[in-house]
Amino acid sequence: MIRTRGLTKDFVVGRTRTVHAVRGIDLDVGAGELVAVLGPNGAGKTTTMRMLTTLVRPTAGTATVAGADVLADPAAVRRRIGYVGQGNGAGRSQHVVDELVLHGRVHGLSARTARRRADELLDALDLTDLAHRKVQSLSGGQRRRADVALGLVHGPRLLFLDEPSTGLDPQTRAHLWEHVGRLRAEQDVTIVLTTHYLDEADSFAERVVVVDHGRVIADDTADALKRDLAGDRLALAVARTADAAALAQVVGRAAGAREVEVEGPRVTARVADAASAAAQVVRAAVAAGVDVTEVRTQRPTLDDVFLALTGRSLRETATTTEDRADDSAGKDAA
Ligand SMILES: Nc1ncnc2c1ncn2[C@@H]1O[C@H](COP(=O)(O)OP(=O)(O)OP(=O)(O)O)[C@@H](O)[C@H]1O
Repeated sequence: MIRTRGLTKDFVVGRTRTVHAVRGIDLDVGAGELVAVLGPNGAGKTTTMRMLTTLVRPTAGTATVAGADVLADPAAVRRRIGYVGQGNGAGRSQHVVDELVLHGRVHGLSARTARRRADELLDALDLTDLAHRKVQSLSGGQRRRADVALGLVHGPRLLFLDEPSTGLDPQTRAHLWEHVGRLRAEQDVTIVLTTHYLDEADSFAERVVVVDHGRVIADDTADALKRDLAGDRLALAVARTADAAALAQVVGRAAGAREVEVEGPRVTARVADAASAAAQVVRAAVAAGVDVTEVRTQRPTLDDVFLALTGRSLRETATTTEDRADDSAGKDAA
């Protein structure tokens, strides 16, 4: 469905400043996949999506989307994809169903087909009861679902969603994801979306592509990323603080042990599999006469993955777009 090689975008700002928004992305997405592109503000997620949807012309590299080249045949790409951008969507004073039919007609569907397609999507996205409401009267979550319906009205096999759940409360986000998942199963749509929300990429996407500073720094299932890059966390405490160093030695022998740290009576570490390491460590500690009073295991999050990859926490990465532009300008000027 998507194949990019060395996809690059530089924005020239003013006379001398260049922002290297996307720095050579290679991406392959197969039919039927649900891929979340994750990264901090200014990482290049939206610019990548805008190149793939032909809204922005790449500076270098190649991209084939839904069987057409974004540079050689952008019109074919546009016909074959759906795109729901940040904060775009339906005309506010239109009724939901009318807006859907209108979009279908704009895409060349007959009146009858556009109406049938609108009804199908209203049903799939749980909007049938709202079909005759004005778009402006919908709640944020309902609006986002209407936006998704608009992106799908011409029957594309590939849908791009740029931050579909930003600004929605957790329950509404979960609801939207449920619908996206169902749509995918029922309508056989490949979905590529961007998100800031680590937890939702973790729970719902089958594949997570982590982007930072315009590059792909990881690309795998959330589970594989967590297992390979972050590891489980194991935390133990001993009855006598003097035993903590001995316990740390035992922990250090567990499979995949790293970042073994001692703080007072507490010992923490990353290990390959916390559950089996915990049992093994406790057995070895008992054999060594060390009294372990507390054992806790914790699965890593995608934030741990980002931290392992970059040394920064995605949650705390507050790089603004302006900062990024200034950074880049500084480098170019030098
Ligand atoms: N039209 C533009 N002109 C100049 N710089 C731009 C333009 N569009 C994006 N940029 C810059 O390119 C970089 C990447 O921006 P982009 O919007 O792709 O990031 P993002 O990962 O989608 O961020 P966010 O999560 O905040 O939406 C940023 O430094 C941004 O300031």
